[in-house]
Amino acid sequence: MASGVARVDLDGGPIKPMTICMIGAGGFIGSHLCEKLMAETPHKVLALDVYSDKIKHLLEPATLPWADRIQFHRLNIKHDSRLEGLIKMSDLTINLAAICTPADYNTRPLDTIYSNFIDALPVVKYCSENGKRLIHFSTCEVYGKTIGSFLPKDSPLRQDPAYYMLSEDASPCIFGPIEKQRWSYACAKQLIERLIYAEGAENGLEFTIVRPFNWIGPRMDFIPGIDGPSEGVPRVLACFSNALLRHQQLKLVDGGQSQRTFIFIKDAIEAVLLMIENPARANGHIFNVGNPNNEVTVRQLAEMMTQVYSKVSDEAPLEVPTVDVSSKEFYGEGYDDSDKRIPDMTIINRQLGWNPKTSLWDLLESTLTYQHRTYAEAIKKAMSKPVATS
Ligand SMILES: NC(=O)c1ccc[n+]([C@@H]2O[C@H](COP(=O)([O-])OP(=O)(O)OC[C@H]3O[C@@H](n4cnc5c(N)ncnc54)[C@H](O)[C@@H]3O)[C@@H](O)[C@H]2O)c1
Ligand SMILES: O=c1ccn([C@@H]2O[C@H](COP(=O)(O)OP(=O)(O)O[C@H]3OC[C@](O)(CO)[C@H]3O)[C@@H](O)[C@H]2O)c(=O)[nH]1
Repeated sequence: MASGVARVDLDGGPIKPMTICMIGAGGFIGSHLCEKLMAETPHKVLALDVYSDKIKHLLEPATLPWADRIQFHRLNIKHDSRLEGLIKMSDLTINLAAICTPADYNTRPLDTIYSNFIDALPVVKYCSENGKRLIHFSTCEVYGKTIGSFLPKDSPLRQDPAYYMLSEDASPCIFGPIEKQRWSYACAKQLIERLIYAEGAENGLEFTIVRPFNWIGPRMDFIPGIDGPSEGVPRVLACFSNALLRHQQLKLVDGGQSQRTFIFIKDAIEAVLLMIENPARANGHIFNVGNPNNEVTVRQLAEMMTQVYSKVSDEAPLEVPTVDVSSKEFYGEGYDDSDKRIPDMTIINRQLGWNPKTSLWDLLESTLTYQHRTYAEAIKKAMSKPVATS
């Protein structure tokens, strides 16, 4: 921990050191949360995941100042009898484990549904049966499409926030038809939210549900062919980073007209820490965590990333930096999309007094500086290798 000053919660009460069982700790969000907990708090983390690459810098060497506060357990929660014991040893469980890349939702719908619903069931059950607090990671995708998307294109009502703002306690969840398997993920996440809520209502489970709105930053996903499969399709930040690093055109799915609000991972992690350390204010709540000020279309995101990457790499952008592709070509049959995602921040603001800080330009500058530093050389090497011919 950085300072010896006593830590207090939002109501001035002392924060007692706790043990946290973090499932999915080796992923993008988990790695940033572990970093924050090690650097700024006295809490212990039991870090569970099948991978540890993204938290290796926190686990080794054994001389790190927090070495006795983080323990890695390599396990798959689908089939590992150690899970209940680890939850029992902890004061709080945070479940981040999931398949959460859209390219999987329509191509691996069974794995997606199992991962986001069936595999999360024992976690909820063990927390409920053992009287342990749970922070469960859901998604903004549970909102699906906006009400406004069903209005005629030229309807003035589309400008009315009531038709697009996404509120935890008021907005409906609007998914496409079953044959649009894109919604397998959102639907599984919705059902596990409902189950957790019901455990709270009927059995007194202390829970908090987090709905992240496109958190982005360093260590998100993988760069295909470098630290992930060559044919893999990560989320948009890594897709666009990969194209920029390789001097290729950024692919805009269905014209890049969908809108997203992007938030810097470090801002979002501040919100999660407030939830962890303020149970009286966070328990029983569902929180949107996003940055409503950072809204862009995917096309605008591509243009901004092209500009920022040129600045941080000192390389001129391509004359035509983007190319349009159909969703069927890019994701395959069964893809569908959320049209617009603006989080209502009323509840998180009222309960935790939290607000995001970082502008889209600043977060892209910091993230693309990291991408360039981490991958540019490896990509150059990979691209200079002769391609095998048969
Ligand atoms: N990043 C975002 O913007 C975002 C947005 C919405 C929702 N979420 C949710 O937040 C959570 C974390 O997302 P992320 O972006 O860090 O994803 P991630 O893929 O980087 O992390 C998930 C981690 O869970 C692990 N995992 C998956 N199945 C497991 C299993 N059976 N046993 C053990 N470990 C397992 C993976 O190995 C991975 O390290 C997910 O539940 C996701 O649905 C994230
Ligand atoms: O090369 C690309 C890749 C993607 N797009 C389009 O960008 C939009 C955003 O895509 P992405 O970040 O991959 O995913 P989504 O925002 O659609 O979904 C995520 O939101 C939260 C989460 O639950 C977990 O992160 C996940 O489901 C989208 O419109 C793509 O079509 C592109 O044009 N080019």
